[in-house]
Amino acid sequence: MHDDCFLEIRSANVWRGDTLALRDFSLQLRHGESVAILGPNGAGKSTLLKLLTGEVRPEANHQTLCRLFGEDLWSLEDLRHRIGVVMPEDIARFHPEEEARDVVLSSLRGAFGRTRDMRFSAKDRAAADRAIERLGVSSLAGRDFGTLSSGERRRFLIARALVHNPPVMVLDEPSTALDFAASIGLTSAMRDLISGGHTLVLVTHHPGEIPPEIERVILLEHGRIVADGPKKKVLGSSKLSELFHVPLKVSWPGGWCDVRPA
Ligand SMILES: Nc1ncnc2c1ncn2[C@@H]1O[C@H](COP(=O)(O)OP(=O)(O)OP(=O)(O)O)[C@@H](O)[C@H]1O
Repeated sequence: MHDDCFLEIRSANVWRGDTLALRDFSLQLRHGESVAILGPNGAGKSTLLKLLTGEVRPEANHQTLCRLFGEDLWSLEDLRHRIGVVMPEDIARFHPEEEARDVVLSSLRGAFGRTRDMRFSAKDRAAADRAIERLGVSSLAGRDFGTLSSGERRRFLIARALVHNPPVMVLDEPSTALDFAASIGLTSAMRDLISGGHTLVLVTHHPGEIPPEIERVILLEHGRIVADGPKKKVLGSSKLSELFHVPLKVSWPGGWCDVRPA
């Protein structure tokens, strides 16, 4: 076992319905080493994240190992405090009339929304308000969730994941539906998280939004890792052109990845 890993997978097959979404899959993710994961639609990125959050399990097999935070078995409650997750489908899990602040507060009870019997201490409220403030949406906290724009809702979901102050944050395509200003805000929030000591696992279709602080990039295709290493090596023009079947040219202005048609 590797003490510095929060995820250790060896020889895992993961099925989603009839699809073998991850094949003979092995990966280690270490504390303090943020990563970006890219790959075409259907490559298995979200499945990998669901493995990381305990939502899916690999096929039982004597060669297979799947450990989170050094444990083969874990409780979802325990994982919630260790991994903050923002998945695109979470937006639909809240009632449109849920107060935006309660979207964040209910995370402290592991719930998608507040029920009448949920009580929160001043400490809970302060934690929620801090997370909301970090995402710059304090002035919207009293609004109904359903009246917010998609970008604003996304920020509340990120605040929700942050409220436990977990060491690891998992973001699945976080910039979807964000306008230019909101995605700049998101990038700076990601950079703050990394510099504040969080480990980020970022799934994205946009190499341009990988913060310079992320060094390691993993490419997936058909449920397998096809490249894993330093970003400038992995995100090379020929490798990306091959993966996405279009001629692409990659450059690195100021440490950011810029991808254009070749
Ligand atoms: N609930 C499900 N039932 C059946 N098949 C599924 C299910 N979820 C995912 N799959 C299949 O598993 C494969 C991997 O899906 P996954 O969502 O992990 O891909 P992805 O890389 O995240 O894709 P995208 O970039 O489109 O979000 C795909 O072929 C998908 O159709």
